[in-house]
Amino acid sequence: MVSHSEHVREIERVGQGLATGRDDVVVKSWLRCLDQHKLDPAQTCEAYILPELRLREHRQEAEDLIRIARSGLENLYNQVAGQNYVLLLSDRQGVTVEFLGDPSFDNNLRRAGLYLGSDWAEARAGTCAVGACLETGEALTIHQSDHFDTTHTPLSCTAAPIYDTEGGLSAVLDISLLSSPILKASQNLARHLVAATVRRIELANLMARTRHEWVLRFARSPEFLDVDPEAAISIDGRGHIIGMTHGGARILARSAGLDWRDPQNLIGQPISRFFDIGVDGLVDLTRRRPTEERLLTARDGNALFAHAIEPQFPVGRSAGKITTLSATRRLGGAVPVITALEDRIAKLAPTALPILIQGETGSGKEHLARVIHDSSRLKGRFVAINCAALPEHLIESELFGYLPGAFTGASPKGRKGLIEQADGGTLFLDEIGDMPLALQTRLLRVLAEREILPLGGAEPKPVNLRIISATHRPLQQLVQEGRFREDLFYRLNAAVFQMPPLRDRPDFEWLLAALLDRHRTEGPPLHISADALAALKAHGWPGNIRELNNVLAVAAAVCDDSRIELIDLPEHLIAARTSKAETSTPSRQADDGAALEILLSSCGWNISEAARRLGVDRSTVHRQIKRHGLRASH
Ligand SMILES: Nc1ncnc2c1ncn2[C@@H]1O[C@H](COP(=O)(O)OP(=O)(O)OP(=O)(O)O)[C@@H](O)[C@H]1O
Repeated sequence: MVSHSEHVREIERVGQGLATGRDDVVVKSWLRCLDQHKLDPAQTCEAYILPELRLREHRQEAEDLIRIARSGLENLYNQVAGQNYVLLLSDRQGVTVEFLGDPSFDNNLRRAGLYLGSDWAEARAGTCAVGACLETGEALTIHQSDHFDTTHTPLSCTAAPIYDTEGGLSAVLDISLLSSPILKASQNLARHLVAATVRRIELANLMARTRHEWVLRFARSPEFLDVDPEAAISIDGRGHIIGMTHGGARILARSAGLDWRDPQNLIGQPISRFFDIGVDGLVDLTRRRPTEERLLTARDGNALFAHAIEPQFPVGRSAGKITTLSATRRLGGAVPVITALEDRIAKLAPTALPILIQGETGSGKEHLARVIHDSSRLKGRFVAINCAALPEHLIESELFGYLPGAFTGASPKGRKGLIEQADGGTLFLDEIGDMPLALQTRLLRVLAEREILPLGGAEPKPVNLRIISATHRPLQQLVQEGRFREDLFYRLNAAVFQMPPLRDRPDFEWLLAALLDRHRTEGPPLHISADALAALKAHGWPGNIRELNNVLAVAAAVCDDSRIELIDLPEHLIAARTSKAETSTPSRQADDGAALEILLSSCGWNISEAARRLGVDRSTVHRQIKRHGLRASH
């Protein structure tokens, strides 16, 4: 052990520019202590522990970090149990906000500054692991006489920086020994352990913060990809980088020849700038593919194994937690037609404007309406009513409710109507084009006066709700034909959304992936063979997403080993695929009329069967037969 005066002389020599055998990080830190922090090596200073009140402030600030880091810290502490290590988590200012150590050494640890509330900023404590790590942003060991202040020279400390998801240094994890084996190299293992813990903490943080986005994890070998990835980045629906672990930042920077110390050059950039994929390619890197096939090439030519995790969405609304953006993600893949739709939703959802959604049957109109509701932050319920499915004489009581004894057969307690149930929320009027004229008049009154009059009631009740209506019919034409009230039409269609039919959606595979996930049971994720995929893509989908959903539900139930093959698809899809394969390669441009015709002939023109397969009602099938001018060939 070097004496105090020898130690001071060595630092002074370094200050004069003379060489020493110490690591570069130590020399640079000593120079900072002398030149920038104006510390005097001859003067010793006890470790500084913050007063209780100030410590509390620091801990409050670091609350999220502590919560996320805790399990990592405990894990690490267990790994080094019985070896007298102390773990410190310090915040950006160098203050220890979390601490794990052997309580039987409490007094000694406190005196040495290895304690909750100790301040290890370099400007105060001189060269130390936490302080130097904060200054350099790199993992390092400050061993015994590497410390600037001789008060700390018994200690051996190893620290690694924890970066936030935007690449800013937010904390430091330190593992220290009160008295240590002489050789600095003895701390190499500690450095590995700390670095691995930090990697996991950053990963947990990224997952917690961006679980509504795509997360891409990396590993150099496929075996570690799922269990212990080295790095991760998160990507928004438009394919831009929005978060990263420190390892992720290094991979991105290396790939594009940039410096990871300038995270602003990485965040916000399109993923295609760094790898040979765009956002649409992410789905190919999910668990649906075997690990060894999930290979990416970085722009610098390096190959990496990657695992894409799809955005996670909570079921239903959870007390305003869902942000507008995450809710809108549920609409589809990052293709212009969908992102444009999402942009409009984000803008219109928080307003009270009535919205009209147009689109073919099963194209996702109700789904869109729910997304708008989820993004609106309305506290009330989402109440859906299908105006075409309700018998005319019931629509009125269903919508407006009734008072006790309002009509024969009415419940003696009366009943709250759907409009009132949607008070404070959204009323979704599906198939509005099928609403009888008389009811249109009453609905108009609700919209104009914002009040309802239950059947048998005399006093109107005020209601406050958002109306979203949907139709597959050309409402404007119904207005011209006098079958839909013009004034109601203008009240409903302040904003109009058009749902594209499935056959026109360029994000077909995104929807496929979303629906496959829905039908996955406990077993492994569902895979789909190339042949089956081609058959699905070639189909015209007259029943749109609902039809696709039905086909996948059956295929998922009948397929073997979670792999959907051509044979697991309905006959008419197989037949079309087989006949197409004989003549040409399949294309997604198949006309929906042709698809409907194949489906109809595969079920012997049994309309009920066709309707069941499409997931629509019989009248819809009849309407489509008429629209496409189809006729049974026998
Ligand atoms: N973006 C989507 N992602 C996943 N599933 C979807 C999406 N859009 C629609 N679906 C699913 O497709 C099916 C049909 O959707 P939905 O009921 O919203 O269609 P619709 O246009 O309202 O139908 P209809 O015209 O018959 O009322 C539902 O099972 C729905 O969950």
